[in-house]
Amino acid sequence: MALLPVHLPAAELLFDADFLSEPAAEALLTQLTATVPWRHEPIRLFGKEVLQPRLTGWYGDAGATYRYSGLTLEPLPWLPALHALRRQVEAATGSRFNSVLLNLYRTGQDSMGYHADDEPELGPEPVIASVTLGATRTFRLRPRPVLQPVPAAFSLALTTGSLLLMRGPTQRNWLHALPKTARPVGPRLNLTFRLVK
Ligand SMILES: O=C(O)CCC(=O)C(=O)O
Ligand SMILES: [Fe+2]
Repeated sequence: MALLPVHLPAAELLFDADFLSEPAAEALLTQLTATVPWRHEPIRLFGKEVLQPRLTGWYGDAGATYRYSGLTLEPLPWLPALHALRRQVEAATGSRFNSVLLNLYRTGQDSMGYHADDEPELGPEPVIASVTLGATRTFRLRPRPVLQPVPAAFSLALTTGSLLLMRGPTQRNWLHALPKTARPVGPRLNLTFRLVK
């Protein structure tokens, strides 16, 4: 299959459910879970330090430093498997990336709150390519109040081996999140490729 447009107003969203085969996704999940030096970062939330409800890793070209929520992330040099995946994502999307953020959601209780990937170093129309390995989780998009009439919120099941591409005005007009789930789910590893300028 290929990347197909997902129709969402004032956004540019594309999805490929079969970017990686299930065995390829499973093998990569096993390998990365074991080899990435996972970090459990504190984050400032309403003036209080708490631990993020997930584990993270940051890889990229030297100098692709990234700041978010008061954290400064210096990238680790590309693992061969991540470098190969980056090239595959670049070929599928026609975009260039110099870094990748890895999020490991250990259980259904790990999550990510509503945010936009709109840090200044990503430029005015960030291109974000998101690869999912492991458990299926629901990805939610909520319109920013700038849109009139306000469109409905939108959900997408991100399955193993899938590729989601967000580009154009998506980050300007929408927020996205990965909510907790009460369903018993296994680990999910998500990789978001970015171009840090
Ligand atoms: O885990 C996901 O699918 C979302 C990750 C995300 O939004 C991010 O890393 O900025
Ligand atoms: Fe994000």
